[in-house]
Amino acid sequence: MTTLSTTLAKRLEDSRLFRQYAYVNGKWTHGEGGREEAVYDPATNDTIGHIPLLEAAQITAAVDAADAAFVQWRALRADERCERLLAWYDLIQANREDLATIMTLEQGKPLPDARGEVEYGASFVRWFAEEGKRTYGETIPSHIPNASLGTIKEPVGIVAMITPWNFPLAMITRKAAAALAAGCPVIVKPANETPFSALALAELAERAGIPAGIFNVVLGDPAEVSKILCAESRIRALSFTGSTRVGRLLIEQSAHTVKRLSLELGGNAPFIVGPDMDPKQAAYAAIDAKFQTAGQDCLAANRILVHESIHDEFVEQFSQRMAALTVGNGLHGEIDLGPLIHRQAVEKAAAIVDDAVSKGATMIGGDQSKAPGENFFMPVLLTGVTAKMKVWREENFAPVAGITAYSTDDEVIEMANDTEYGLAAYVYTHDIRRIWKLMRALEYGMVSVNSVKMTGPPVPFGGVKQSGLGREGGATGIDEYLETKYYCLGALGSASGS
Ligand SMILES: NC(=O)c1ccc[n+]([C@@H]2O[C@H](COP(=O)([O-])OP(=O)(O)OC[C@H]3O[C@@H](n4cnc5c(N)ncnc54)[C@H](O)[C@@H]3O)[C@@H](O)[C@H]2O)c1
Ligand SMILES: N[C@@H](CC=O)C(=O)O
Repeated sequence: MTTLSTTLAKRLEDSRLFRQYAYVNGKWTHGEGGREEAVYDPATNDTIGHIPLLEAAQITAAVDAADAAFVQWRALRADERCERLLAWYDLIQANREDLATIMTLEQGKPLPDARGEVEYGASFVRWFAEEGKRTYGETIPSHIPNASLGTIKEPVGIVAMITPWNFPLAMITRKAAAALAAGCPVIVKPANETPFSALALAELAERAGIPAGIFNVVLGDPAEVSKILCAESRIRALSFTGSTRVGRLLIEQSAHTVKRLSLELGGNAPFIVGPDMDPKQAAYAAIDAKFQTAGQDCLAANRILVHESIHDEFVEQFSQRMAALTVGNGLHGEIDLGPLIHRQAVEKAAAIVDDAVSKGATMIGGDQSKAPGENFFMPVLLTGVTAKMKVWREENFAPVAGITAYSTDDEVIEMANDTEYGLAAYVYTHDIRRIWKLMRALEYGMVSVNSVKMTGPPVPFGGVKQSGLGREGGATGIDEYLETKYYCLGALGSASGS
């Protein structure tokens, strides 16, 4: 294995965006115990660089720094915080190309998708910079004589953020921009697979004038760091994006300090196609909804449920289109699918396909002898999937799509809801009665009708059931980081009481 650090730094217009340290209290920090971990390019398995694994005392030092910095950050006027966030937004946009290169190298997604994620991530910073100016309280008609009642919104306090590797930049900004705008300091623990995007964001936050101690990036053994963050009573809120398995652990670990929790967890999206749809149009949409980020997307359309009258034609169109997808290194040329994050993800995908085939599914595509490297997985369509198969029950997080036919709306609603997850569902039909019926009956936090794209800063993103708690983005996304303080101003003499 070769070390790419020097090559990567040379590839960037601004090599200072590539940092191999943690960022605590405005300083680039080594691990005091000398422990470190390599970070790999999933397309080649080359080492991109190394990160320090911080010791427990260093994590606590990050909390001390955030605690000290909180006083001044919360005291700024909202428009002053807005100015800094807009400066951060401008810097992210100005450095889009470098940020995308770093992301493709550590995550593997095709460069155009990485550029798209940088824009997407930046859009949350601009949105929340403005929303911070609108954290209104309310006036309450008083039931107490001579009193005035109302509420004000205050920052919740220090927020810990634990984020995944599939969207290494946007999953940070969607949380951090909201918390910063609300007046909270943040401590981010990114996934160890993709730390460099987070560290580049820290460099840009510093340049934007976000003070020391307000935006920290800690690195370490994930279980070790998370335990410390959860046990710390000065950390008042924990915002996590990742698997339902780890989300459950964090709920347990945060119980002792009774933290405010925002959890964006796994998904297992159904993609429902009505009998009135053009099979080709619907199949192409399903391809987009399934294979972005090589299927490693919480919104990936895993279970495609097609009306029996158009099922065969849909499968034909889907298969042809899938066969034309290009798989390769995201840095090179026009690529549709990059690698999976590591070898274990490839093994998990293969096991899910084997399980389905052994239980009667038919496999289309998926000739793994054509995979351009050991972390790549050629896309697979499984037809005739049933609820007994892993491809139905588990979030596969790979380019593996399962299809089955249904005959009635009631049947497809039952199929779609037959999962512990409830993040997003897609519905393709032009029949307004069917749209309404499905939209109301689907047990999902988000339902997208005739559109693959559903996310962005103005919308409340989040799931029901075991897909999570709370919403990110939108007008309510900032509430995750605000407390409502009720006040009663009594004995006001002549106050009317109303
Ligand atoms: N709902 C959403 O908005 C959304 C968005 C992106 C990803 N996701 C979900 O994220 C998952 C994929 O990401 P992932 O593999 O990085 O998830 P993951 O749960 O394995 O890891 C997420 C984060 O938790 C940390 N972590 C891992 N093990 C831990 C432990 N034992 N204790 C504490 N922290 C630990 C990781 O280092 C990482 O920072 C999928 O389930 C996907 O659906 C959800
Ligand atoms: N695609 C999602 C991230 C899920 O993995 C988003 O847009 O937020």
